[in-house]
Amino acid sequence: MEVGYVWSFIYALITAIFIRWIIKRVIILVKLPPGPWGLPLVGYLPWITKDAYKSFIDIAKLHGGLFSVNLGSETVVILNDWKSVKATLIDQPKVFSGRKYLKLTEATIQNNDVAWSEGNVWQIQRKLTLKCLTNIGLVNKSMESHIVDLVQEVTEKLTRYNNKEVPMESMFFSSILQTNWKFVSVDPIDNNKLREYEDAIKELFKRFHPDNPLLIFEWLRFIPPNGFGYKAILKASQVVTNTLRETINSHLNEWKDGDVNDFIDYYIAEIKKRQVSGQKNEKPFTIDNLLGSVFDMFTAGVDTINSTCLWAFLFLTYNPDIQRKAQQELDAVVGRLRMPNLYDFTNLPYIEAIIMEVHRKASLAPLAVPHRTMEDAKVFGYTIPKGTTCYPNIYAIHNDSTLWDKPEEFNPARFLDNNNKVVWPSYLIPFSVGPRACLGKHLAQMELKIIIASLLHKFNFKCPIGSENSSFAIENGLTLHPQPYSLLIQLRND
Ligand code: HEM
Repeated sequence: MEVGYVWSFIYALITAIFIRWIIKRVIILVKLPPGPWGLPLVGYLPWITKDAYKSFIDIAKLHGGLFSVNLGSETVVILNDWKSVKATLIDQPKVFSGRKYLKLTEATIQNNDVAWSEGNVWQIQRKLTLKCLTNIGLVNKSMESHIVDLVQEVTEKLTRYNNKEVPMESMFFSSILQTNWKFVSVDPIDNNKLREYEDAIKELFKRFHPDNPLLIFEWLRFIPPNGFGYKAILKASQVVTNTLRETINSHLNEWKDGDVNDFIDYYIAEIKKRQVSGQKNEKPFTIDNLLGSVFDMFTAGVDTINSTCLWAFLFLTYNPDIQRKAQQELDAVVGRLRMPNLYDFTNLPYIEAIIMEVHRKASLAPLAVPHRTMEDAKVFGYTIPKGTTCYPNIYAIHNDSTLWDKPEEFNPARFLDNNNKVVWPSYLIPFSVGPRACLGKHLAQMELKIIIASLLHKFNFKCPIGSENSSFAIENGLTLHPQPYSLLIQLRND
């Protein structure tokens, strides 16, 4: 008899919890921005293509620029137009400054970096990382001269192919990686390690694309034999973190007060300052957070610039008139006797506009990095509950025909006014917007300006005979790459 009562009680309890859950879901669904229904457990996933950012554009046609959609069992909100991005990431910066929690990032870098941390720790670490980055521009060799070395190296590689086809895929990555290494550590990195490192970073970016089922159904990591790529992610991140930890340890072992030469030294100096003043070394003033910040520079900071360069030379090759006009501007402003530098950019509006158009057309990080609401948010009369994942659809905004004239065309002139001055519209957002916007934006722009201007100054880029009408296939990863391609390269006559 007593056992019967216990069972009745358990049933009643489970039913009550279930009903409460359903009521809560219905209330949330009624208050959330509208969206398609989908199916239990998988949500709307069966209708979402590999290019999720394109599927979201189709959903927006029916449900508007701000909509909710179930990805698996999670309800996420898509900010599919500029109005929605502005009303959230810009107008309510603190509320939308959270990050989606992923077991995957917890397992790789323990969310000790800038990109995946949240709240107070994130805010302080972001400021500290930016401060260290700014300071290293002032000590050791300046950032610009490191980038000039990078250009020199790429130029040598390209020159070997003069009047031949060059596989562009392998031209930039290792040189950019080495340049970022020089900012981070003055200790040289051995070539074998560099190659191992390059493979590991590429692996991480390939696996971290938003359509990877592992990012939606995180329990897949337990499925044999390799947890849907989970083991490969762990292995690759270990390769990166092991080398970084060794380098940080050698900086710690050789630490001398006042002898600050690179990013790692700067961060350690900040940690030591707190020790001297008797403060506890709480996050982010720890070696693990230093490791996290440096990890971001080699993951977020290398693949992005590599891909942007690949897109730039592809677009310029298939738009020869634009390439020629850019070279004419360079010849008039810089001349043929020296290479372009950052100071020239006050007089290189067309080249600057080309880089902006590359950012727009490539929309490298189409869904940015997923945000999370830190508290309940009101947007256009809807309620987005605390803890909701939100994706800004940068690709949709960059291809919105209500914002851009013929968005499908590659046309740098759209960024020049009647006085030939560059105008950056607020809705050109390759680095996203708000307090979470890309931390490396200035470094990225500096690298891209020098690389693109210098190589255009030095070479002609032509499409190989017979491939004039090729389409630009995209490879999905955390960022969008063009599929490997070759170009015909020619040294320009001086
Ligand atoms: C063309 C180059 C680049 C593009 C297009 C780009 C784009 C982006 C985007 C869209 C985000 C997500 C912002 C958001 O959550 O709303 C981001 C975040 C981030 N980027 Fe970049 N990025 C580039 C280069 C770099 C470089 C060179 C570095 C490092 C030196 C870097 C470091 C970061 C970091 C640390 C974050 C996370 C910021 C945070 O969560 O507070 N990025 N980037």
